[in-house]
Formats: sequence, structure tokens, C-alpha cells
Amino acid sequence: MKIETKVEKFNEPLYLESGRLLEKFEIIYETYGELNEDKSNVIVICHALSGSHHAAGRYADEAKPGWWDKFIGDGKAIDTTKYFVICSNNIGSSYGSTNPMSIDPSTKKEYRLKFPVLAISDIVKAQMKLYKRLGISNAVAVIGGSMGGMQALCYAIEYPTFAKEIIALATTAYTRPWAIAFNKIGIEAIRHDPIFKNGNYAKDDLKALGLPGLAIGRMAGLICYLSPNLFNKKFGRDYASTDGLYELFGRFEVEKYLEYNAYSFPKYFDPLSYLYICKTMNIFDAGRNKDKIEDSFDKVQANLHLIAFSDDMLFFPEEMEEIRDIMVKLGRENQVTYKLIQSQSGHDSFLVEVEKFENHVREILKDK
Ligand SMILES: CC(=O)SCCNC(=O)CCNC(=O)[C@H](O)C(C)(C)COP(=O)(O)OP(=O)(O)OC[C@H]1O[C@@H](n2cnc3c(N)ncnc32)[C@H](O)[C@@H]1OP(=O)(O)O
Ligand SMILES: N[C@@H](CCO)C(=O)O
Repeated sequence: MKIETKVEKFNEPLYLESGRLLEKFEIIYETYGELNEDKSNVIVICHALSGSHHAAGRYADEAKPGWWDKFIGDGKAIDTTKYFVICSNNIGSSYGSTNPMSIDPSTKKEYRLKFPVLAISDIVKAQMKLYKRLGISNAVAVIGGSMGGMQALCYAIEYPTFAKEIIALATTAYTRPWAIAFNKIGIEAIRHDPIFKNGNYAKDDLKALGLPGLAIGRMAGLICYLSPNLFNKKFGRDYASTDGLYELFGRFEVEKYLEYNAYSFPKYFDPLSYLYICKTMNIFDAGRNKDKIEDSFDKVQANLHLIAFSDDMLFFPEEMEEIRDIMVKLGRENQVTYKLIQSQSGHDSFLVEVEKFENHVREILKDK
């Protein structure tokens, strides 16, 4: 599979939902496969909170491949021998697209806390500018999970003729207090971390010390991304063999797991990006600026495919069923499908249990 990483720079303003703007911006993205002559074989992949444009394939120096490598590749459900797949890094995220640590052209300094709050619609608007630059005016499908699913819904509502198929996994039409509450742990922990210095942290401090506040936020995140059953199966009440049972800070395996994954997170993810992305997810509401959410979904022209996971404790299956019910209420039952996957990995099942939904996606994409 051919992987290419590219950057597009836009010396034009991006007008944001908030009324603010980014004077200029850039997007880093990866593509897989070949664009056909009439540019009609595009599939757009949207990533979640800590994901990146590196969705598939493996570079020579990498221990692990891209985050959806099981799903995207030659002969895989998103078949790169057939489709030209694009995954761009969301603006706001710290993997290379414009983000809070980018230079603000008006001050020539990093934006940091002066970066504007972004909405999902801003991220999608920026991506649409990328496709226009590439001469791409429509896609076979837009596919994303979690925050990527929010983007997929946004495409369906705000760019109704862009994609024929919208596949949204493990997501919601509007973020509920339960999810906002989990994010709050991270937001508070980061803000009160002395290394954070109200966003003016020294980059070297971060490299040397990590940011414990971000690690605590990730720990809260990991709990709601996984599930009680997964924890029971994975760890049981096993105790770390290196630790003493009567040592105060001796750890159960589950604690060791959380520590490992949480404290490694600040090594590759920026705390300001984390704060801004949490805000973007928290304020997502597909019904914003409409009298009722039905008015938003009434605009959808694509086929909308919803894939929920039975043990998702961040965006519960009921939240996806609600979208299905709205479409049915609107008389669009022929335009919506809903599939509930019996999952065992919680919200992150969309990342790890690909074998349970890949055939469903193959079926959706068949002959398209
Ligand atoms: C679109 C996107 O969202 S992309 C972003 C996806 N990435 C993330 O969410 C980042 C966090 N990663 C994870 O939570 C997981 O890797 C998942 C959910 C993506 C995948 O889960 P799994 O494949 O089941 O991996 P698992 O949870 O077993 O292991 C994750 C890590 O914990 C380690 N680990 C597992 N058990 C233990 C334990 N008892 N103690 C300490 N560490 C442990 C593993 O060795 C692995 O380490 P590594 O990343 O250095 O290889
Ligand atoms: N675990 C994924 C999904 C969170 O919604 C991430 O970190 O992006």
C-alpha cells in the first residue's frame, strides 16, 4: 500500500463557528492508494481525540502501524487497491496541523491560550478546503469513530451532497454531561498542574517532567474508553508481581495499566491540544442553531450508517439509536442503518474490534 504524508498551507482565513478566525492554517494529512482519473474513489477517514492522520501503514521506524491499520489497506474493508483514502490531522491537534502551539501570525508567538475554541464544524470546514485544493468535490464515504464520528455526522448535515455514505461509529449527536464530566477531570488536572503555568509551560519542562495533570486526564479518559467487563477479563484482581500487597502504593494490575498508559500519554500529546479538543468534543451538538435537532438531520442526503458498541460507556448505544429514531421520524428509514456490535472493549471497540464490523462496512461499500 502506498502511503504519502503531505502538508497543505492555506494563506486565507478560516472563519470559525465562534465568530473568531484563524488568519491562516495548515493541515497535515496522509493518503493511501491512488486517486482515479475522475477523482471519484475518495474515502475520508476522520480521527478521534488522540488520533492522528497516520491511520494505516507502518513507517520503517515505527513499532506499531497507524491506528486503523486493521481496517484500511490492500484488500481490507477499506480497500486501498480500490479507494483513495485521505486522513487529515484535525486542526487543534498537535500532530502537525495548526494547533495552540502554532505561531499566531498577528503576534508572531505561539497562540497557547489565545488559540480560538474550535467546533467540529470548523475542523470539517478546514478539511473541505483541503479537498477543494486537491480538486476533490465528493467522496464515496466519510468514516469516523468517536470524535471522528462527530465529524462524519457534521459532513452529513453541513455538506449533504459531499459523500454518498456516512459511517459514524461510537459517537453521539450531542455530548452529554456524563462525557463532559470525564473530560472535566483532565481539564482541572491540567489547569492546576504547576508545570502547566496557565498554558505558558516551558517545552523543555514538558519533555523532562511530562505533565502529570495530562496523565490524570488520560487516566479518567481510559476508564470511560474501556469497560468494567474488559477490566475484569484483562486484569481481574491480579496484583503486580513487583509490588507488595501491604505497600501503600503497591498496585493492582489495573492500576499499573492505567499508570503506564496515562504517564506515557504526555510524551506524545500536547496538554493545550488536549484542552482544546476536549472543549471541541464537549460543545458538539448537531442541533446547534436549529429549533430542534430534527431540522439538522432533515438536511442529510447521504445514507447514514450508525455503528454502536454494546459496552460503550462514553457514547452509549442509546445515543446512536436516538439518531436512528430521528431519521425514522423524519421518514428517512431507507436512508439510515443501525448496527449494534456486541463488543467487549468499551468505547475503544471501534479501534480494537474491527473484525466485528469490517464485513458490515464491506457490505456498505460494495459496488461503490
Ligand atoms: C482514532 C483514534 O482515536 S486513534 C487513538 C488510539 N490510541 C489510543 O487510544 C491511545 C491509547 N491506547 C490504548 O488505549 C490502546 O492501545 C488501545 C485501546 C488503542 C488498543 O488496545 P489494545 O490493543 O487492547 O492494547 P492494550 O490495552 O492491551 O495495551 C496498551 C498498552 O498497555 C500495556 N499494558 C497492557 N497491560 C498492562 C499492564 N497490566 N500493566 C502495564 N501496562 C500494560 C501494553 O503493553 C501496551 O503498551 P504499548 O502501547 O507500549 O505497546
Ligand atoms: N481512545 C481514543 C478514542 C477516544 O474517544 C482516543 O484517544 O482518541
